[in-house]
Amino acid sequence: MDDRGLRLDGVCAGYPARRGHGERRVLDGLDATAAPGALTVLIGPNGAGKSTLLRTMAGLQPALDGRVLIDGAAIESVPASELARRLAVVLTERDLPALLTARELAGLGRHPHTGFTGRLSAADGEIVTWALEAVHAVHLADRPVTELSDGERQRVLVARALAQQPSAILLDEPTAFLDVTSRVALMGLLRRLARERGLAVVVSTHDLELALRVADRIWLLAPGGLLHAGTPEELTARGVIGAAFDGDDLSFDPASGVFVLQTGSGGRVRVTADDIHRPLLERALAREGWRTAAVRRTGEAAVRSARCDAGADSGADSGAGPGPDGEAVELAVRRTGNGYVAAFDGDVIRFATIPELAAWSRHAADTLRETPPTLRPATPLTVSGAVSDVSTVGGYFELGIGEVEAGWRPLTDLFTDTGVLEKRIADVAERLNTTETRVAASILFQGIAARLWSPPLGAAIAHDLLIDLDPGRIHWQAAPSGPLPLRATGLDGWQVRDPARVTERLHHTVVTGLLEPLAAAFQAVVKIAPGLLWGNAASALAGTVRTLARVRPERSDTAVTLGRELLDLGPLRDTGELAEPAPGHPFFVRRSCCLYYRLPGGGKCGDCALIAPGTRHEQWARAIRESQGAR
Ligand SMILES: Nc1ncnc2c1ncn2[C@@H]1O[C@H](COP(=O)(O)OP(=O)(O)OP(=O)(O)O)[C@@H](O)[C@H]1O
Repeated sequence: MDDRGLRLDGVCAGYPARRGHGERRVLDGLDATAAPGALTVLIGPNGAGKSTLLRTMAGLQPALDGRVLIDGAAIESVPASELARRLAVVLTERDLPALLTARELAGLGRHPHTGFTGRLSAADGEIVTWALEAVHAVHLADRPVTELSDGERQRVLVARALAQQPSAILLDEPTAFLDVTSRVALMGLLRRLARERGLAVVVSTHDLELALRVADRIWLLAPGGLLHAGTPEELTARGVIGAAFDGDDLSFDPASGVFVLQTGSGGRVRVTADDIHRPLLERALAREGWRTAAVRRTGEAAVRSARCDAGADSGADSGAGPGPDGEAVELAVRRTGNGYVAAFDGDVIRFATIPELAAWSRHAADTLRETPPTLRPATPLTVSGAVSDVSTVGGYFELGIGEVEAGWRPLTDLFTDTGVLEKRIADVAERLNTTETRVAASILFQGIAARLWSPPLGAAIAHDLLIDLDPGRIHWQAAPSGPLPLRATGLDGWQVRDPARVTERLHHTVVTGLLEPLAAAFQAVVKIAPGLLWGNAASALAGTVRTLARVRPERSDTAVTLGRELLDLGPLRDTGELAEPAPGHPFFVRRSCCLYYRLPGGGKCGDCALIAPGTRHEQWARAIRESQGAR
């Protein structure tokens, strides 16, 4: 067995009984080895016994029980002069002899090796120079140690330890008074020395995050006098780091290896951002009381699986713990190309900077404490899974998610760029072989309306998911015929918990956010009655409801109820009636004319109010028979 290094063999460290005080056993039954060539970092909360253990290991106070071994020999059996050569100790010394230079202080490390006079030989001098070089302190050699900075002095104290040419070094909080750069540099130096010189180095620190980054092994002194030894990763995975240090305000995040503020009462947040932006956002939001939600699975596998089980996945944010792709959240924050988007309680709010977002999030946290939101942001995987499932219903339901290449334009172009809209109308007129711009505009408007109703209605009915068709992030592409191709660059979504809010939100998203500006744009380029356009929008809604009732018969009641509620709001009110001649087979009877009959060979549209009731019933019966045959 390799005896080298420092070994604790059933060590009990503490303080013997004194007058009026009983024996104080701070740590008991410790078994661990600090191997040569390795940096062992001793961590533990205040009062855990780090200094007590280091002093016991250094032989400065006796173990109450058990033995400390150095290279296989019990330290109390090693003569003091020999121990001084084998073991160097750097304690927290701030009061150093005023007159010593850095070289003289480092030279003290040679004393166990010098003769009776204590004079340094030329060889000793070379070793001192080597030690100063090793800690990059040669340039400080002639400076009085009292004039050195804390970091410089610590390096010289390490040089003194090295000059001793020991096989092990013990250091008690050498980084305590150092700035971040010097702390990292000193720990890096100790690890390098351990590796290059084969030294067993044991160092205590309160800098946990640094310890977890640099240590070869951690000795964690946990409350109750236990010592957990292992690599940083082993101890993190075993959960002992969090158990020892988590407090009311701070908790250890095993994934990132850092401690996070745990104000926590605001709610849970999911942050989607690349690189450094994610931790920055999480930290800024943590200060305002938001706790980062646990993410269970990430990466391609999760995307694939979310797609596969999208149908069964709609309960992912049920709030009963982490779902397939994460814990339920009340707030979702995403970084976009030019800022940040927060999704909260069914709203999507944009911010240019983190401070603006953070300030808003404080109020959101207050709101949350008073009234829990009824709409919770769904995870991006749940949203993309539902959208891709709904896309399979048919062309009008297709919505791609991802980056857009050349040729895709924001939906807002259709609202604001009259030239673009005129061109689209002219294309439709040409394709339908009509010279009547009004007729082409009517048909185009109805087609776009159907396109805008289908994905969000499909997601709501088939997946209990509200999606936010933000016109700034939805892009369309010119296509000669068929439904307008649509693509979303990032899509927010909410799990529906309160069905009463679905209608209101869908109305807000589709009618207020999309169809109203679209109708205004149409009216700016074509002389067309608003009643006609809203009749078309209603007809498009009814067509979407009819398709969904057919492909999701088990949700047909929900689809019809939602359709009727939507038809009762804003400009859709009084556009017509959603009849249901047979359960699950809704039909729309509209009040205004869509002008379809003016197309060459057009005839009447299926919703036309002018169809005689008898004929209408025949048509319905035929349509129902056809759809049953098709199923
Ligand atoms: N001379 C002493 N006599 C009795 N008890 C002591 C003595 N010195 C320290 N202690 C006690 O031993 C326990 C461990 O103290 P120690 O200083 O070793 O802890 P530590 O982990 O180094 O703490 P810190 O992180 O605060 O420096 C504490 O409860 C402390 O009060």
